Amino acid sequence: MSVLQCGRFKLQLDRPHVMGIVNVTPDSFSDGGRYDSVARAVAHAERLVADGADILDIGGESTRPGATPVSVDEETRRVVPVLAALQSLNVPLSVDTRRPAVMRAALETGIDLINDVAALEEDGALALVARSKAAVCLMHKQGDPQSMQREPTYEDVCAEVCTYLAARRDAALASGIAHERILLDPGFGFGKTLAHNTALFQGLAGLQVRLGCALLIGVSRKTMLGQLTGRPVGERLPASLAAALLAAQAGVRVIRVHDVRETVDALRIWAALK
Ligand SMILES: Nc1nc2ncc(COP(=O)(O)OP(=O)(O)O)nc2c(=O)[nH]1
Repeated sequence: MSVLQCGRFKLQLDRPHVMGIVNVTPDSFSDGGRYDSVARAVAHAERLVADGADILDIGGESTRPGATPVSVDEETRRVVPVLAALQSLNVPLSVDTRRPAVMRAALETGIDLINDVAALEEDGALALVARSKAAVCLMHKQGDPQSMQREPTYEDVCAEVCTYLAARRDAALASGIAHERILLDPGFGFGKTLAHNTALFQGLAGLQVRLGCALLIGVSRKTMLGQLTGRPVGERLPASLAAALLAAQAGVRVIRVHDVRETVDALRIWAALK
């Protein structure tokens, strides 16, 4: 795949794109509470764009392990004003939600991508997105945030994640979502042990070939990086950059990060010297 038809935008996927995270939540695992007002979220988003973000991903519900679900009304209240305020930035806007009602409200503001950690499994989600022009990211998870890290178990994590993502890709295609609007994501940390995450990461290139769709990944500041380095969540920038470069090397075309400026610089070096 060389193009992502992303709402108002057509992204040429001939290079890795940086998706900047804007968590409008009080409890996100690494930046909860920092951007939990419209003004602070908008200011942060504007800075991420100035730092080189290709896409902005606005989320109103933490999906970290153990997170408490947020009501649809509260999640909508958090993200819609921010999305509306960001329309003028002229950069692809994504909403990170699994709720069709939140998707609908976000689409009405004119967003360009639905980032759904539940891969449009909720009733009505597929048809809703199919009627839009937005791109979609379909992510794999095993279980739900409240319990997914209790005992994640697979026979063959790469094969099972690939099979699931292929099925969700086919469901999206069957609902009328064109191939050029689909991103797939193995869901690092969503019902996976370190061994599962490692196997999935090492299998990224093969996953992309087997699925025939561009991949999006999110490992920024995540627990797997802490397990490998012993660093607390606030000290995982070097590990996050290393993982972003390895993902780029594997052909991943959208990398979801908190630290946009540093990731953009690292990818510039990678592009120039690889
Ligand atoms: N497609 C996709 N979306 C995601 N959304 C949230 C998180 C969790 O990270 P973050 O948003 O930083 O934390 P929280 O869920 O606590 O807000 N990870 C992913 C991911 O890996 N892939």
